Amino acid sequence: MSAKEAVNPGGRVSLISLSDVHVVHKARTGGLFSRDRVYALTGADLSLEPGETLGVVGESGCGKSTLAKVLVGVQRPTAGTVSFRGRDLWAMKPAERRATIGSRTGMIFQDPSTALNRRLTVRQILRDPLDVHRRGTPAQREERVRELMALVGLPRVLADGLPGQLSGGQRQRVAIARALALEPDLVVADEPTSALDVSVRAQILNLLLDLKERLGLALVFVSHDIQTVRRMSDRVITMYLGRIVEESPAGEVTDRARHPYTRALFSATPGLLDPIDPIPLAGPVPSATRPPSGCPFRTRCWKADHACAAVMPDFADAATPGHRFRCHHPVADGQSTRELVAQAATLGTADVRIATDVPPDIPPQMNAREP
Ligand SMILES: Nc1ncnc2c1ncn2[C@@H]1O[C@H](COP(=O)(O)OP(=O)(O)OP(=O)(O)O)[C@@H](O)[C@H]1O
Repeated sequence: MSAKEAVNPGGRVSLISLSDVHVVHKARTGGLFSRDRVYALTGADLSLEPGETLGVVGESGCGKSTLAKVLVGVQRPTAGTVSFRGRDLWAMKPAERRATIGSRTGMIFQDPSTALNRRLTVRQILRDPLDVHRRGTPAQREERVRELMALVGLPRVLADGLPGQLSGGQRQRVAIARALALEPDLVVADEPTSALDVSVRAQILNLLLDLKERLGLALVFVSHDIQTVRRMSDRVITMYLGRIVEESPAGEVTDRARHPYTRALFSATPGLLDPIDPIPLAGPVPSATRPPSGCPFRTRCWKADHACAAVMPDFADAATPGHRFRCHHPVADGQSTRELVAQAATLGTADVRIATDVPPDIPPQMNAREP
């Protein structure tokens, strides 16, 4: 996608768009950097429209948090372009970038106990971004703190409390209020409920949905939990080993997904109305320091063959507009997950059917910027 394509098909400029974005880290072993590279994000193309909720699913280490950090401008890509309202974020002067991304985006992290400064009161935590960005007079900032507390349902008496004196749910409400302090266009929530008690998770999710509607926010919602993501989102992307492998309207991400990995993820979701066995994935789990050639999922995929080892497929369109996937052998439209469980159990691991001497087509050449 070129910078021009930061304009969406409706002719409006996307809120944020990524074009062939890569993030490569130096690998660390026991706290020390090694010569290896970690391919955390590879060739990400994505755009987000104002007011839209985008869900991001995938298992641990697939690059969800890296993508989230790229979207809020705290992670500089090793290569590729990030455009905010059509302007290349990393071509801006640092002060302009900070002003743009720092005030137009907010981020909510997984664990509010570590994300909030334990020595500051709720009032100080919420005032901090207003002070840094010099928003209004001191009296207006105090008023804004009161507004923010009301917005997220925190009683005023907690203003002088420290994070350690609050419950987990209250702490996450403070983190949400802080993310909203500067009236951002985009909020990225990275596993915002996974550190919370089950009893308060639904309250926080409902609060996020409510705030998104009331404030017209774009929301990026990152989670392992495909069912929750489906409920929260308009559109969902599935990531595997640093790659976006499927993008679909939220209603199609479960049993209408076309990528075998998305279906495997769905089959492993606990609490389905009609429980199924998970699709068995018996092959080796590849490492982000040595991604396999071709499709990164091919070592565990029951459908993979030599074509999958040779080349990463381009995106293909599914029947529903906005649904696309990268797979040489997609799941047939309408095929049930139950059928796939049986198919995978019969075919076994793809690894034994693929020659292992195919040369890798990644790592990509990351000459643009060293990590
Ligand atoms: N600063 C870093 N230095 C080195 N490697 C990193 C760094 N940050 C992330 N990684 C690696 O990049 C890959 C992607 O990490 P990321 O945190 O984005 O995954 P994730 O999908 O969010 O995982 P989780 O669900 O466990 O949070 C992983 O292999 C991770 O170990």
